[in-house]
Amino acid sequence: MKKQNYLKWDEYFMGIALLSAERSKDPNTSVGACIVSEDNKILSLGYNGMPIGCSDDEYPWEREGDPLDTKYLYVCHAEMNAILNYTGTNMRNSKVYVTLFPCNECSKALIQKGIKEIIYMEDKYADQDSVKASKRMLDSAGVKYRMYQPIHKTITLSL
Ligand SMILES: Nc1nc(=O)n([C@H]2C[C@H](O)[C@@H](COP(=O)(O)O)O2)cc1CO
Ligand SMILES: [Zn+2]
Repeated sequence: MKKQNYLKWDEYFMGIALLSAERSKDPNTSVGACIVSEDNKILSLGYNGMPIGCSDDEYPWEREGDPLDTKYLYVCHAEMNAILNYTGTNMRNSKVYVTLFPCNECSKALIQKGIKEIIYMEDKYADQDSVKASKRMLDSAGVKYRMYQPIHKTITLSL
């Protein structure tokens, strides 16, 4: 009989999004994204980080203060990086597994790329306008979104 405790598709792709988030240098919120085709092939990965050439050590990671001295004007979101990291030509009808609900700017890009479903782990900024605007656009565009159902499985990786 086959092994029973294998990873289901949702667990596999969310697990990869979580592992990708481990690359983030953001001290407050690490985000990972995994874009998957209709037939369950991984198309691209991303995590939140500073643009290429903008040193993680020189740019700010602050959340408050003069906007120019906070991370927000500089950091690339995980979803945007996953889209930009894609080297193929067609992500229509794909899905994205993301550890945090996409903001309005990332949702615009996801919609324009033809992504049809968002599976998210956390929605901690649901009360912010960026997330409300995001959901409005996703609803209009017919993009489905659903929260990942955690199964509280722990995987230990020895690296
Ligand atoms: N969906 C998202 N994807 C992301 O990659 N981010 C990034 C931007 C920041 O680096 C961090 C949020 O920082 P904080 O406000 O929780 O300290 O997560 C944020 C969101 C929220 O919409
Ligand atoms: Zn975003």
